[in-house]
This record gives sequence, C-alpha cells and structure tokens, in this order.
Amino acid sequence: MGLLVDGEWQDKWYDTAGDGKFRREEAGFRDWLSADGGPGPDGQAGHRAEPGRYRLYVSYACPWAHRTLIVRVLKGLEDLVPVSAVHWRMRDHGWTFEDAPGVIPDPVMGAMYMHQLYARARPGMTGRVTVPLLWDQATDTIVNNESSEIIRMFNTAYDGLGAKPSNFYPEALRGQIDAINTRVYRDVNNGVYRAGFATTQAAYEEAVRPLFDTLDWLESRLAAEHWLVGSRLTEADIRLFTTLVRFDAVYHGHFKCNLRRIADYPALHAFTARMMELPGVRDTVHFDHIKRHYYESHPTINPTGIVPLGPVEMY
Ligand SMILES: N[C@@H](CCC(=O)N[C@@H](CS)C(=O)NCC(=O)O)C(=O)O
Repeated sequence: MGLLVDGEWQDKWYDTAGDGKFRREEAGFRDWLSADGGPGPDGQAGHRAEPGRYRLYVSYACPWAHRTLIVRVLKGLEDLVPVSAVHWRMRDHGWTFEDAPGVIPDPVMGAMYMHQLYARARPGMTGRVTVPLLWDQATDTIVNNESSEIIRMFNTAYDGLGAKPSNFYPEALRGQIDAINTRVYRDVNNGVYRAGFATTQAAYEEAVRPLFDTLDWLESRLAAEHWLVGSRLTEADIRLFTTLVRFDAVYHGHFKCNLRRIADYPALHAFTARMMELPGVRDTVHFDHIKRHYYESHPTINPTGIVPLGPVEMY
C-alpha cells in the first residue's frame, strides 16, 4: 500500500492520525469519454469512443472497479473495451501485474506495477494509485479513474457502436437515483471502509451504526420492490450490489461489520442473488480475488494474512 510522491513510489499506509477516521482521496483524472469526443456534463475534456481505443484496468477484488465491469458486460462492451486485471494482493508496491490466476497483463507498457501507468500519464504526480482506471491508447494517458463517472460514460458512449440499448441512468429517474447513491455511498460503499480502516473505537462505531441503519432501510425498500428505483435495474442497484456481494465474505469479518450478515436480511440477500443472475454478472464476481485481496493486503488489520475458509454458502 502506498502512493506516488513527485512521481516516486512511497510505501505508506492510510493516514488516520488525529481522529482515527479513514478519508478517501478524490480521484485525480476526470476527463470524459463520449460518443463524439465532446466535453463531459460539467465541461470536462472529451475523448471520442472508438472500438478498442480504451483499456479498462481493474482489480477483481475492488468494489469500485466491479461497478465498471458490470456495466461493461450489461452494455455488451467486452469487445469494444478490453480489460487488464491486477493481482489480488496489494502490498509494498501497490497493485501489481505479477503472474497469477486471473491476472491480465498490461499491454501498453508491459508494466509490472500500476503506479508505472500513473507516472506515465502524469510525470511527477503526487497521489494514490487506484483502480479502476480507463486508459486512452491513442493519446497515451488516463481518461478517468473515478468509477461513478466511468459507468456513466459506458452507459451511453458506445450506443452508436453496437452497445446494448439499456440505460442505467434514465433522465426521469436521475433525482431518485442520485439520492439513493448519496446515502448508499456514504453509509454502505464507503461505510464498510470507514469501519474497517478506522483506528479508534469512536471512528469505527461512527461508521458501523449508520451502515446497519442504512442496510435496515434498504431491506424495507427491497422487501417491497425488486429494484431500488423505478421498478427497473439502474446504476443505484449496481452500486449497492458490489458491496453486498462482498459483505459476508469480507466486510463482516475483516472490517468488523458484524451486527448482521446479508444472509440475515431476506430481501437484501434475494436482491444480491437476483443481481448475480443477470446475464454475464456472475462471471464478473471472483470470490478468490475478493477474499485473498482483503485478508492478504492489510497487515495492520490481519497480520497473519490467513484467509478464512468460510462462509460456506455464497451466491
Ligand atoms: N473513487 C475511486 C476509488 C477507487 C479506490 O479507492 N480503489 C481502491 C481499490 S478497492 C484502490 O485502488 N486503492 C488503492 C489505494 O488507496 O492506494 C473510484 O470509485 O473509482
């Protein structure tokens, strides 16, 4: 675990000094991919969608990267946007392309470490080296490394190039989707990390209580409806799913989010199973990478690196 400082890699754990709270850094690359190469919704610099031009870099362990893999498969972009996948273990050198089952090497520069791609895109940069990221092979740089934006780009950018017509962020539902996303991001997606990486009892409890309040609230919504918004699959469901599917396997134990399991919530459990059955989604879920990543990458939380055998029942 580490970051780039003035273009040089430094091995450094998250800084929670002071109040013991984990704070996620803002993503640093925010250009936009669009059908015509025009600017993004807030005027971001545009890159034109073309078959094979962009490469998506993911970790199968990572819930943020997982969002992008799901939208990629649901939109039928597998041949249009190829993928590289890092090794599950993230230690002294951060994400690596060390050879192992499931790893898909980097063809752009034959990188061994993900930080080499960041330093190539922005020489001298200071910041964390995260997945997912979208690489533009034509301009040899990173387009974007913020998953919530990459899924919005994938949702429409390839519609004229053979993508499936589904729309996961329809105009009429945006207000409701945004409202759900805000709460789910704060209390659930990022909430599990705020619990797991907290270094004081108070910071941990401050994350765990709203996490379970929000899971209770989601349980009641999903007991009444199959999907979170508008009786149809939207990005709000995809964003919730990637945390729920990891919950009982890692967040419950490793991150101490153990007031309840997802298996104890009938509607959340059924929702997760339903998401798994969507065409192509099961193939995006790699429990081996998920479990080994968390238990092997965080020595301050799990010094032995032992990966628990359970839970027996998965989806
Ligand atoms: N805002 C980013 C967050 C991505 C992120 O934090 N990814 C984690 C893996 S799950 C990572 O690469 N962490 C490396 C680090 O923090 O140094 C997104 O949603 O795309």
